[in-house]
Amino acid sequence: MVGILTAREFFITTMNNSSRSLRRPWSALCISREACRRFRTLGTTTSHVINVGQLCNFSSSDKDGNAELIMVDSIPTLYKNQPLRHSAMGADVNLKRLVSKFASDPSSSLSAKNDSSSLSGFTNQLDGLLLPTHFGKKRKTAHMKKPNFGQSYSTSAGANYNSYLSEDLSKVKGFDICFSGSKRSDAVQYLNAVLSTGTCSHKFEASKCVLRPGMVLLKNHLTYEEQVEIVRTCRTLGVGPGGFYQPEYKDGTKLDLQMMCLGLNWDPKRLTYEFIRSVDGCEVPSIPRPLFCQICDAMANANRLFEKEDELFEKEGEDRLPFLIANVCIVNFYSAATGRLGLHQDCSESRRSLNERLSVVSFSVGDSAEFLYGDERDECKADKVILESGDVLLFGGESRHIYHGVSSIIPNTAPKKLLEETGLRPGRLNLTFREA
Ligand SMILES: O=C(O)CCC(=O)C(=O)O
Ligand SMILES: [Fe+2]
Repeated sequence: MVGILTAREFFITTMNNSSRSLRRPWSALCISREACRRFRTLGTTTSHVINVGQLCNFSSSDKDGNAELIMVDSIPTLYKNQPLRHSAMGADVNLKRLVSKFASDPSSSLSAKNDSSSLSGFTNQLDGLLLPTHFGKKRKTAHMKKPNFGQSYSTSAGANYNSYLSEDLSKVKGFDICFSGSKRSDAVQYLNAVLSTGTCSHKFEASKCVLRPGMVLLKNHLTYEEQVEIVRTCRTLGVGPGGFYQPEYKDGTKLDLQMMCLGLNWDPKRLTYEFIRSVDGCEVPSIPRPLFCQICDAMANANRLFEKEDELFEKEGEDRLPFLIANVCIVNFYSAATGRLGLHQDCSESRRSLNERLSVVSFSVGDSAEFLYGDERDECKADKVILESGDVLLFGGESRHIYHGVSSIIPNTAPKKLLEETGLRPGRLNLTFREA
C-alpha cells in the first residue's frame, strides 16, 4: 500500500488501514534527517506528527478510514487534502499517478508566495523533483545468455578471470566491487568468450512465491536497469569514506564478506546500530532515495501475493508482511570464491521493530547465492533457495525471526550483460533493508 515520490531530499509514502500490520490509517511525508531537523523547528498544520528515528511522519485519515495524502504547508497546495480513494492494493497505483502529476506539474514547484522565509531552506531542496526512471516503467524481459554452473573456459582471459575468483579480498584496500582498467578488459574478454560458447540458457521471467508464512521471494523483481544502478551506486559509495571493509566479530573472527552500511552502521562487535562507524570513525552514507521506491514496490507486490492467497484459501491475512520504513541498509559483497554468511537471526533492531516483526527486505545482484533458512541454527535442517540477480526476498511477520545465511556463492552465474556494463567483480552484492 504504498506510493513514493523521490526528490533530492524527501519522499512520500502512504498506506491505508487495510495493511493489518499497521492497524491505523495513515499517510506520511517522510524526509531525510537533515530536512527533518528543519521540519521540527517549523511546526506543521497536520493533525499529528510522529517522529520515528530519523524520519517524520505526518498523518491523518479520511472518514472512510482510507489514507489521505496530507501535505504540509511547504508542499504545494495543489494536492492538499486530496483523498486517496482506493481499496486495498490499488493505493500504490493511484498514488503513483498523483505523485507523477505532482512531480511533472510546473505549478507544483514551490512558489515564494507560500513560503515563509523559514521554509525556504527546505523548499529549495524540493527544486528539481525527480521521479525515479523506473516508476511505472514496464519490465523488460532480458534475453541474456548464462553459462552453466561451474562451467570453465580455457581462453587466456578466462584463466585471468578465474584467478580473480580466488583473489584474497581481505588484502584489497578501499575495496572496489568493480574492475577497472586492464582487469576490466580481461574480464570483458572472458565474458565474450562465455557468450560465444552458446551454452548459456535464458532466464528472467518475473515471478513470485511464498516460501513460508511471512517469507516471499520475488524472482527477477529488480529490472536490469535497476541492477546496473545498484551496482554503480554501491561501487561509488563503497570506495568512499564509510565504504566497504571486511568486518569482524568481537572474538576477532572476520566475516567472509565485505560490508558497508547505509543510514546507520551495524557494528558486528557490539551487534548494535550506531551513527558513526566505530571501526574508523567514518560517517555513515545515507540510503540513496531510489532504493526506497524499490523497497516499497517489493512490499506492495509481496503483500498482493498474500492477498491473492487469502482469497484463494479464505484466510484472514495473518501472513502479511508488516511494513518497514527502512533506515538501515546493510550492503554485503560476497566474493564468488569465499563469500558466505553463517546462519543467524537479524535481531539488532529495536524492540519495537522486532516485536512488530517488521519485514527485512533483501536485494540480490550479481552471482547467485545458496540461501539457507529455517527455524533452527542447523544447516542440515535448513531449507535452501537459490537467490539470483534481481531477486528480492522479504521476511517479516511469522518469519521475521528465522535463521538464515548464505552457504555459498555460485560462480559465473551473474547476468553477463550486467558484468559487461558495470565491471562487477565475480561475486554477489546483497542489500538488506531494515527498520532499526
Ligand atoms: O546475503 C544475504 O542474502 C543475507 C544477508 C544477511 O542475512 C544479513 O546481512 O543479515
Ligand atoms: Fe541476516
